[in-house]
Amino acid sequence: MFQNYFPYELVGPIKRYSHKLINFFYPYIHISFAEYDGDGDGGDDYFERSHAYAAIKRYLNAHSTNQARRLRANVVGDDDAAVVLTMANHEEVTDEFNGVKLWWSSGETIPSTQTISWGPREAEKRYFSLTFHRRFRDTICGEYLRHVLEEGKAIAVKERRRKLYTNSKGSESDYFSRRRSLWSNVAFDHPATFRTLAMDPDKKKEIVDDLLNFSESKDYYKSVGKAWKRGYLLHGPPGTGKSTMIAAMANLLEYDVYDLELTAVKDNTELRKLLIDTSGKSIIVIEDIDCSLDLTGQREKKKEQEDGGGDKKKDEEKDALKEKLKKLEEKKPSEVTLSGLLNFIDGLWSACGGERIIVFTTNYVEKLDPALIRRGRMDKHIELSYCGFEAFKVLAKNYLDVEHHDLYFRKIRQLLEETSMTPADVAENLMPKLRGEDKESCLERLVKALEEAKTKAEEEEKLKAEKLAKQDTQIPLGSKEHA
Ligand SMILES: Nc1ncnc2c1ncn2[C@@H]1O[C@H](COP(=O)(O)OP(=O)(O)OP(=O)(O)O)[C@@H](O)[C@H]1O
Repeated sequence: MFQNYFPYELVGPIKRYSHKLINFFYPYIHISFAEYDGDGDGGDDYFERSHAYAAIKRYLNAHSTNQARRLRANVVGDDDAAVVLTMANHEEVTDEFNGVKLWWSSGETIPSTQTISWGPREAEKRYFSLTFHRRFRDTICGEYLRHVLEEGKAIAVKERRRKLYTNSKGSESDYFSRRRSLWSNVAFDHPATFRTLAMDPDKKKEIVDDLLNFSESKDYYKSVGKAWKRGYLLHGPPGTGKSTMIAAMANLLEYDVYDLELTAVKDNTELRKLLIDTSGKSIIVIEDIDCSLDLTGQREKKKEQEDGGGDKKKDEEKDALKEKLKKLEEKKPSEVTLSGLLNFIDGLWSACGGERIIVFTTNYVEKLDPALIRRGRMDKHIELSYCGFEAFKVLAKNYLDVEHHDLYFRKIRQLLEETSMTPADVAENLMPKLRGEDKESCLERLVKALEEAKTKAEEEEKLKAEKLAKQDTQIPLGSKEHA
């Protein structure tokens, strides 16, 4: 009936004008971002968490702290340590971008009917809604949303709790253990930083610059066709800070740490699986590489040399080596080979995205096969050595909050030049032993320890010289050895 009286030609213009009328009275646009995107790609939508929703959540949380109706954030202990916003229905956050005002609100879809399903109840489907004036549609849908997502992502990287992964020999016999990751992990909370690391300041700066340069060189590595990886060899006596430096590296770059125990790796296939299973932004650490594998095939020979040539090494270093070799011999020999390890380091990661640092540590750099540590494989060799005066100053600041002391600093400087003590031992002496122990008595304890170390070293030198002199007199004059 209506059609009879209403000319068909008027429908189009009326529609146009009614839109304009609506836009005039309500010139705003709403966009919603649901928690689960449900893009129908065949997967279970419940697990399709929307990346946009998560990024917006973080962005809003960071930007709403000063607002009256701010969002409440709770850190929950799930795997991602995600920040969960508990935003009451229709709570609103205003934002401003290049002078444009916007409004964010959150909501939940209310179920119309009660149904039984395996997924979450409908009431749990949350979303954020963005409202802005339609005049700014291009700016908001382009520049602004890009800015929100990028900032949200950056916050997520910062908030992510880093992890320390370890591999251990596990039973591989059943179906489930074969499917499980070979890595187990705990939260990585090591407090070491380059600020608290005791070493020569110039050397420290060089290492920090090198690390930062590496982490910012994605495009460079891509342009020269190299895998985005860097190898560091840390060497030096026990207690000079190799492990501490690795923790400082991880904290500086905000990387995860994979502590790879090579003796627990069954074969090269398992090694490949372990290395592929590492995430980007990670440091893979192989400690005591000289004892991890029979990399050179000369382990036994070297051991004999060590046992025979007692005069050449300090007693404590010899004991440490013996202890490590004993531990190694107790373990089943690993079938991982040097070539397997090097192949992975050289080639495999070219195919994996993300930056990776590999760190080898050793107390005895001279034991390593030159092929393993040549430049290109290990890009930087860092020697960590006995405590110098500059390193001592860092430790004195860390442990006693002392930056200068007229009497003790001069004495300690001289003693450190005359004798060798590891930063670990210096730190141990500086640490207050009794409650309320004053700084002077801690410094005094270090002076005494250094004096004792000096006397001991002098006595050892004397004994050595006497032994040599004795050997000399026992060789008959005119013999080949004497000549
Ligand atoms: N350079 C250093 N700066 C600050 N602290 C240090 C340093 N070196 C050692 N320490 C202290 O000594 C402890 C032991 O040091 P660390 O484990 O890093 O030595 P390491 O060289 O890795 O020894 P090892 O070869 O036996 O593994 C650390 O927990 C730290 O407190």
